[in-house]
Amino acid sequence: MATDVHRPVTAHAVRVEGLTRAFDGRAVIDDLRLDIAPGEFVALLGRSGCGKSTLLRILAGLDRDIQGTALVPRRRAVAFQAPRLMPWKKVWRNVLLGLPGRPERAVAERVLDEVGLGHRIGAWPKTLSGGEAQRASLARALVREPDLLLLDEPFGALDALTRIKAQRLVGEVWQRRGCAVLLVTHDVEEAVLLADRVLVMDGGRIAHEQRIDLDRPRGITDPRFAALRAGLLERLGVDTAAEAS
Ligand SMILES: Nc1ncnc2c1ncn2[C@@H]1O[C@H](COP(=O)(O)OP(=O)(O)OP(=O)(O)O)[C@@H](O)[C@H]1O
Repeated sequence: MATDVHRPVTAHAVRVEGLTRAFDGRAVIDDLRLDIAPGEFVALLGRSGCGKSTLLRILAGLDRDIQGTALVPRRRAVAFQAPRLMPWKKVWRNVLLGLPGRPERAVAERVLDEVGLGHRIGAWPKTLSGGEAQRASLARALVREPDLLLLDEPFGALDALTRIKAQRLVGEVWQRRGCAVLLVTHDVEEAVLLADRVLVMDGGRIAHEQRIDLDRPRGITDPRFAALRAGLLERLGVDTAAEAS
């Protein structure tokens, strides 16, 4: 029987059990189990098409055609690779979009300041740079004061420098807010840089998990960082021998 329960949990930020999602009779997610603790930062890796975004959409409540259980907090928010801003609304109105009541501009201002975008509060989305648009998208998620922040490759389209800044920002926001984060990424380095735990999805399940017990801030020059990165690359089936030679 299909169950679809989205209700607040306290001991876990996410509790998923026996989760299955099929498209046209093919199970993309297959009896998946996953727990995320409150305040935990989890990164999700896996080859293209393995079902990462599908899982994220289910946790966001955007896909309810599932079997099994997916328990998530009521306060959750999602940001995607594409910032998805409404072009006919100024930045601050985009941030407040969909919030209940009639929140004031000052509410948007606070959260835009938090992501370093306070100076663009009255701008039109089309005038923002890629990094700025991604910050606006993050602000729109944060204004919901989520207990669970779901990020689907939020830095994927950014250039290298902007990406590093955005990664740092997410790390800071997470430490300040104390919300749980599930970050879908293709970037192993990013996962080891930010997460408490890195999951590798394969065959519709969490096939491997790696705890990252490194102090923060983390540096790629730390030999333990390199070892963790190499181990995860191997799990993903990437041949690292070429890099070493
Ligand atoms: N609405 C849909 N209808 C049919 N098939 C779908 C649908 N959504 C996803 N799929 C299929 O499910 C599989 C998993 O897709 P998903 O987007 O979750 O993968 P992903 O791991 O996020 O991939 P990527 O890393 O490339 O973004 C793919 O084969 C995809 O074609």
